[in-house]
Amino acid sequence: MAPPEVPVDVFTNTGGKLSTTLNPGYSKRAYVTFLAGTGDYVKGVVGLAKGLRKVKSAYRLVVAILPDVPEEHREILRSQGCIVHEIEPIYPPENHVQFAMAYYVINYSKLRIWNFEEYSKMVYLDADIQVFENIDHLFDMADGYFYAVMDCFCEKTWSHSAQYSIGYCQQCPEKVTWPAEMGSPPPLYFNAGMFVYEPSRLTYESLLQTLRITPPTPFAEQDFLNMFFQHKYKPIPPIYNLVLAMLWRHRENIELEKVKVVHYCAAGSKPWRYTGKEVNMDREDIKMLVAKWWDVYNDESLDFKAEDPSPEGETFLMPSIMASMPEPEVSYIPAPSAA
Ligand SMILES: O=c1ccn([C@@H]2O[C@H](COP(=O)(O)OP(=O)(O)O[C@H]3O[C@H](CO)[C@H](O)[C@H](O)[C@H]3O)[C@@H](O)[C@H]2O)c(=O)[nH]1
Ligand SMILES: O[C@H]1[C@H](O)[C@@H](O)[C@H](O)[C@@H](O)[C@H]1O
Ligand SMILES: [Mn+2]
Repeated sequence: MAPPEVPVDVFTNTGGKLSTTLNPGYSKRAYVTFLAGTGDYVKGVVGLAKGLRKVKSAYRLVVAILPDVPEEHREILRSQGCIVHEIEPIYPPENHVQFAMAYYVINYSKLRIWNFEEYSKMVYLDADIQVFENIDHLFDMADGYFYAVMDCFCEKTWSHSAQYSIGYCQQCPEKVTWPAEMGSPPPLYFNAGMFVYEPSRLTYESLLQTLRITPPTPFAEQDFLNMFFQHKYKPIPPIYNLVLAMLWRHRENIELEKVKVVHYCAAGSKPWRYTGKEVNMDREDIKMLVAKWWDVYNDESLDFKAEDPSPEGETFLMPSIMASMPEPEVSYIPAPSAA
């Protein structure tokens, strides 16, 4: 007997709900974060998983973990309803590592998430991010672009850059204008702690190939992704990734009550390490945001329960056809602990 006829549009990835329902394997969505080391970033991931649950996100949280994450931490993540997905580390070519800030080198491994082809679209979130309002609508944005929030160049972490040395920031480009003798102003630059992207084997291979011939720079994969996606990048409003320094550098660009996603990236702001002693950390807005993170983290009603309604995809978990493929070789040196 001939197989039943399948409507052609079922196989068209519209990125929309309809095709997800009809054919989850062809249009699956999920959030994804990254975890390395034996340290306390696992708390960030737990907080994030609970935060996504609190805002009733329809999608799962995948955690791309490096091999050095202890089993105990993996178990905590699974018990919080996360999908734990081990990845191999990626390092820039040997002899070049010293040009990236040591702390950030490990982040090149994030590039592996382009290989998560069982998902058609993903929203990446750093473990030091919290989601305070539902952002599922980000998955509905048009395919074919890389969406992220524009960064700020005003903090000391930027002191290596030409932007910082002349006091230029893309958040207020008219305050200190880019001098003509320095050529055209740098292209828009995003913070890579949050972005919307489409996993793709082709893109993944191109990323890894390009990385082989790209000398590392201070912000590691963030600089690299900015370069790679320069022409695909579409800025989205800062409410989708509030880089905390914006609060004291560009307060006029931020409507705090509208902020949906907070990125605790400023020095001293990681909620699980917060002491309030570092510069700017005694601000009332910072204290409020840190307290809000703890409210979510400590809320036992947000712990995952097996009987919870399944977020999309849970019952349709399709193994990636790529899962058995070997990873292309890019790791040249052994992984140090990231913690
Ligand atoms: O010991 C560690 C260190 C980092 N991470 C993971 O790596 C992410 C990035 O580290 P941070 O959040 O501490 O760094 P920043 O927010 O200051 O870094 C920013 O710049 C980096 C440049 O490499 C990355 O692009 C990062 O996503 C971006 O938010 C963490 O959120 C977490 O997901 C760990 O799991 N363990
Ligand atoms: O681009 C940088 C980088 O992501 C830093 O790690 C973060 O702390 C800064 O706020 C940001 O401007
Ligand atoms: Mn971060």
